[in-house]
Amino acid sequence: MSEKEQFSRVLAHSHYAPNLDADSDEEVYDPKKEALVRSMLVALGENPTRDGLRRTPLRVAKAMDFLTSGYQLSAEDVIKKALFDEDCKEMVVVRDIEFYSLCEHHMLPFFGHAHVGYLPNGKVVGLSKIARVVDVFARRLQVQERLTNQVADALMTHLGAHGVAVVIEASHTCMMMRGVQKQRSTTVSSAMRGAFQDDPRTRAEFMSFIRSGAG
Ligand SMILES: Nc1nc2c(ncn2[C@@H]2O[C@H](COP(=O)(O)OP(=O)(O)OP(=O)(O)O)[C@@H](O)[C@H]2O)c(=O)[nH]1
Ligand SMILES: [Zn+2]
Repeated sequence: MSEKEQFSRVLAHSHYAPNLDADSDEEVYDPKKEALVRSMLVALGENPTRDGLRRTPLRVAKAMDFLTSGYQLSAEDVIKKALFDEDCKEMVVVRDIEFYSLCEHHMLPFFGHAHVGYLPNGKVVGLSKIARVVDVFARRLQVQERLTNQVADALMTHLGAHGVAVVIEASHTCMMMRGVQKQRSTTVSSAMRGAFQDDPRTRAEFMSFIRSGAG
């Protein structure tokens, strides 16, 4: 394989792929998406050939690919990479996992924190994988409630846990920058599975951890 082919392969997995066609001086990343962005700029009354906007279609295409990269990933693959046998039965909570997502109604960002707890059943998962699972589902077009449920269901299914709890607190820029224009409202959603759904004390313990910390 030539050096150029090898380099292309590496860059195919990156979001910063330059055009390797030596005959063209204009970098092209994804012609279809770039054409759509260019049309949008024209429809907005802008001039896509002016200096500041010349590379904007390419930048937007790359940004949108990154912000929706969760479609290419599977929570199962993420979790299975770091599942360890461990005789631990006590609650594990990862709090304040920051995330950025896009609301599917306006394609505007919503962002905030996810708090995730689970009750192990002979297996624990690598802690970073819990945050990665949040990103797998956040980097898609979403509604907050579905994001919350998807994280809970994926962990419940692939961890074989006694229970999973997910609470997400988020600000929606579609409610802040436009529309109703409420800057300070936040939305809280939750998904309780297994023992967290069945046992009010388990749920209360989780809620106390995410409210005040364990220490
Ligand atoms: N349940 C839920 N609603 C959301 C989420 N993100 C955005 N929305 C809402 O989706 C709704 C879409 O309502 P529409 O009336 O079709 O759209 P709109 O005219 O832009 O609504 P306004 O935002 O009220 O101006 C709005 O009420 C948004 O606040 C989310 O994650 N969950
Ligand atoms: Zn919205």
